[in-house]
Order: sequence, then structure tokens, then C-alpha cells
Amino acid sequence: MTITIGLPSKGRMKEDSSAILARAGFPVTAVGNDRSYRGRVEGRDDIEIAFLSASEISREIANGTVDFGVTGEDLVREGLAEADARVEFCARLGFGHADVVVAVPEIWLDVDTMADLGDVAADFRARHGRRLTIATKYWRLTQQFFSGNHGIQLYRIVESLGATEGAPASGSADIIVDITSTGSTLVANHLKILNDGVILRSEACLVRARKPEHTGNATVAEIVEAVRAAL
Ligand SMILES: Nc1ncnc2c1ncn2[C@@H]1O[C@H](COP(=O)(O)OP(=O)(O)OP(=O)(O)O)[C@@H](O)[C@H]1O
Ligand SMILES: O=P(O)(O)OC[C@H]1O[C@H](OP(=O)(O)OP(=O)(O)O)[C@H](O)[C@@H]1O
Repeated sequence: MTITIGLPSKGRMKEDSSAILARAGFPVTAVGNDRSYRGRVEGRDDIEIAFLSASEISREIANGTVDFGVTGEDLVREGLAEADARVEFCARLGFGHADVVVAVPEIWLDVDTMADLGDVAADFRARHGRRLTIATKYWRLTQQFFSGNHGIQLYRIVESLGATEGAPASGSADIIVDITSTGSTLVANHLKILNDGVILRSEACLVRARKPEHTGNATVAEIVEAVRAAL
């Protein structure tokens, strides 16, 4: 059985992902030319590399097209219901750090916690004639956090595919859920993170699709062990 590993083909995680595999003893080369979307590991016919974007990798792990992938925990948990039942987070790789956070306008002086936000949401319709709106591309994580963890039901999500932090100023949403790493985009847009508003502390992970045929597979065990040892 050939084991396929999905690696970022572009973007911020590309270099670090290949570097960690090389350190683990799996030097990756592209098949054909540099633009190829398939790769191999020197001397290992039992391992195949699929170069994909970080978000595609989480999808391919979900449908089992790849056995392993290197991608952000946020993308996996957003893309997959019951993520822990369907994938194993084998190792946290120490790069690609980003927090998924709830942020509100700085001028909301009385709103510092999710409980405060729950109060705002509860009488938002009475005050403004509509529900509190949240701009995000993280639908699943937002719903789990607001409804599941905090019992806040009165809100509406408006999908944002870019420049999410600009939504409150432009009037397309009241608050946001997005990732932040240095925090400078939030500051530039006069937004503050709620004290208990960190939904997820994400980083790049080695993720395995839970497949029955992995049980007892020596290559699968070797990859996990070697990557952990390389950290
Ligand atoms: N400052 C940051 N901005 C965006 N993503 C970041 C940042 N820091 C780390 N990440 C992580 O990088 C991953 C997204 O990477 P990238 O943008 O390369 O992938 P992608 O979403 O597949 O790309 P694209 O949107 O171009 O298809 C996420 O897991 C995210 O948490
Ligand atoms: O906390 P900071 O360090 O300011 O980073 C956070 C910002 O970086 C990302 O956008 P970016 O424009 O990098 O890329 P994207 O196209 O992946 O959203 C992200 O969507 C945030 O807007």
C-alpha cells in the first residue's frame, strides 16, 4: 500500500512543511518539474507526495484521498465535523501559528467578555431591529463557540472571504471571527479580542486520516515517529 502525504504547494506553510519532512528523513522532490503537483521521497516507493493548498489538504484528508497532510488545525476543524473522530492530530509542528478569535470594535467599552457579548446579542434586535451580525469564513467554529460553548443563539453570520477585519467599519457586520498572528490587522482596524474570545490556538500539524488499513502499517507508524523525533 502506498502512503500519500499532502503537502502545501504554495503559501506560508510550504517551505516549513518540506523542511520538517526532510529533517524527519523524507527528502521530498517534485516529479517532473517544479510546477508538478506530485512528488516523491528519495528511495521510498511506498510514499507519494501530493502538493495541494493548505485548505485543499484538509478536504482531502476528510475524504481520505490522502493518508497524511500538513495543514493548519483551524482548516481541519473548520472543514470537518467531529474532526477528532475522523482524523488524528499526530504532531504539532511549531510553525503557522494563528489564533481564531472573536473581535469587536474597540469603542464597545462595555464589552470585554463573551458573556457581555451575549447580553448585547440578546437585546440587539430590540435596539437595532436586526440580529447581531458576525463576519467570518469560519462558520463551523463560530457556531460551535457561540451556540455550543456560550449559549448565544441570536446572531447571524455573514460570509466573508477576505478583508474580514474591515467589515465592522464598512457596516457589513458588527463583529468578526478571524485569525490573527501578530495582531496588527486587528489594531489597524480598531478591533479588540474579547478576554475569553480565543476560539482556537492553531498551528501547522501533521494530520492523519483515520483509515482501518493504517492499523499495523509499518510506513504509517514510521512517518509519525520520524516526524515527532524531528521536532
Ligand atoms: N497571518 C496569517 N494569515 C493567514 N493564515 C495564517 C497566518 N498565520 C498562519 N496562518 C495559517 O495558514 C493557513 C492558511 O495558509 P494559506 O493561506 O497558505 O492556505 P490556503 O487557505 O490554502 O491558501 P489560499 O487561501 O491561497 O487558497 C491556516 O491554517 C492559517 O491558520
Ligand atoms: O494578526 P496579523 O499578523 O495582522 O495577521 C492576520 C491577518 O493575516 C491574514 O491575512 P493575509 O492577508 O495574510 O492573508 P489571507 O489572504 O490568507 O487572508 C488574516 O486573514 C488576517 O487578516
